[in-house]
Amino acid sequence: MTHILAIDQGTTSSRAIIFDAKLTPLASAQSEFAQHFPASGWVEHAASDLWVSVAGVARAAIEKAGLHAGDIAAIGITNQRETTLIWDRKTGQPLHRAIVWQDRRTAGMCEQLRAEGHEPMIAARTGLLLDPYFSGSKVKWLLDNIDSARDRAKRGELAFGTVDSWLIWNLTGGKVHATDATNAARTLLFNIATNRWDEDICALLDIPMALLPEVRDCADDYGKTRADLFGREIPILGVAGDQQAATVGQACFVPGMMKSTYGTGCFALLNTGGQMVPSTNRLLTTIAYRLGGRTTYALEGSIFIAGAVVQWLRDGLRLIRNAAETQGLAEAADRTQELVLVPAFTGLGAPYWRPDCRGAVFGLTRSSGPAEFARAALESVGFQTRDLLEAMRADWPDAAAGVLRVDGGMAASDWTMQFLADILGAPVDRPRVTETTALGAGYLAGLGAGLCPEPEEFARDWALERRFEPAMPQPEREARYIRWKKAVNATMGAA
Ligand SMILES: Nc1ncnc2c1ncn2[C@@H]1O[C@H](COP(=O)(O)OP(=O)(O)O)[C@@H](O)[C@H]1O
Ligand SMILES: O=P(O)(O)OC[C@H](O)CO
Repeated sequence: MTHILAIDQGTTSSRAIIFDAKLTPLASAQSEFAQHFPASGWVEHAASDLWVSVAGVARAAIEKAGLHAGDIAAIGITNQRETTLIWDRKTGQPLHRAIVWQDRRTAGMCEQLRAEGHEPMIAARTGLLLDPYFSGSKVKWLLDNIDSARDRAKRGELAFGTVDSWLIWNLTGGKVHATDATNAARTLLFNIATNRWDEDICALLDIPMALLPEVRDCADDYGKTRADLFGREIPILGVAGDQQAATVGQACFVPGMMKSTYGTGCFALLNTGGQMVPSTNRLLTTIAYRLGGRTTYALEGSIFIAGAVVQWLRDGLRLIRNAAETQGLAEAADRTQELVLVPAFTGLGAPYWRPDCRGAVFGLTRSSGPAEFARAALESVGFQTRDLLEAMRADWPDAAAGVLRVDGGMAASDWTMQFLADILGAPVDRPRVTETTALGAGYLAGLGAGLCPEPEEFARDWALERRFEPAMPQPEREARYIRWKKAVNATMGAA
């Protein structure tokens, strides 16, 4: 039993990776599932799709690695965060499709709670803001909109969970209803200072506490899988939300270390150690990981559109056939043009939190073409990261000197990573293993199984593939950033 199965349940696909005890990836499988958009701004996943795709890729990865369940010492789970499910404890049937983190249906509810003055109390306890992004308002919406759901919840007949809990429930055949501290920290219902569900917030949202899962450490006992699923029971020993798992996979264990993951969106987490740093710049205070009952906190900046802007060039504008083509286009762009693209397609996330904004392009000329659009799209990811870094530096001066560790699909873009280093004025480090989310989940499970070393030793094995050093002259860096800020202000003004 020397292998680990990492399950990464993401927004657009489910992945499973088999690692050996040294955390070398051996085999993987991936499966996409349907996105449901029942109304403007609404995003749902069928709960059964999430579970069935995970069970499928897990089996496929074990088989591809030429292994049997008996070879797997532990399972680690990492997942899209905040996405909300409620199911019947007796039948295991979901009451509704999962409401996805991107879903904006509860914007009005959040606005009303803010108008009633509840945000300071909620922010102080949860580290979050009153935004539809988080699970709390989604749970309330489900209880408000499904017949007799609240009464049934009060009677203890129903269970709420983020995706990790839903998968644990199904993997264990309904024996375990649990979540980990990082996922709990994204619900808006969890007090991150006391590490307990918050009775006052639950009462405010009229959410019966009987719905809530038990909160455990990131490396902990989450029960065993049903024997019939993989041919034998396998213990589940690691769980973390995907951005927190990436923080672990990037070995950001020391306060001041920071990672940024560039997938569909971009999520930057700065380790602040045992210190729960409140943000005065509209970042989130969250749990980076909880090990051995000890909580390590982080400041987080969440950007909703990063790699998705490249998808827009491909699918919306049809300027490219694949993401990698942006590199050649950006290199060929006319440097005298000053196109600025603000990709607020679904509003702006941190540090602006303006769900009402929509995208804008500034500086168009007659000769602006695909190359200039591609360059502006890639640059927008750098500028947005700079916004986050500025906010982090203001909230926590220890962040100033940092190197940024990057991962996610878009980190493959050399041009984007060089621009990122240029506009941040800080080095950007790309590791050899860029599947850091699954690596983090695999490590947590391996830690739980006693297969993997303590964090300090794991951190020593983190290997650099390439460092991008800032090369842009300081006056140009500042002039370009000022132009970006003006573009964002104009975009917000137009909303
Ligand atoms: N070479 C590249 N240049 C620019 N963007 C890229 C490149 N390769 C992938 N991407 C972008 O990265 C994203 C995919 O990253 P991934 O980590 O798989 O995302 P997710 O987990 O959110 O689905 C896509 O949005 C894609 O446009
Ligand atoms: O599934 P991803 O990689 O898009 O990540 C989603 C985040 O966890 C949302 O907070």
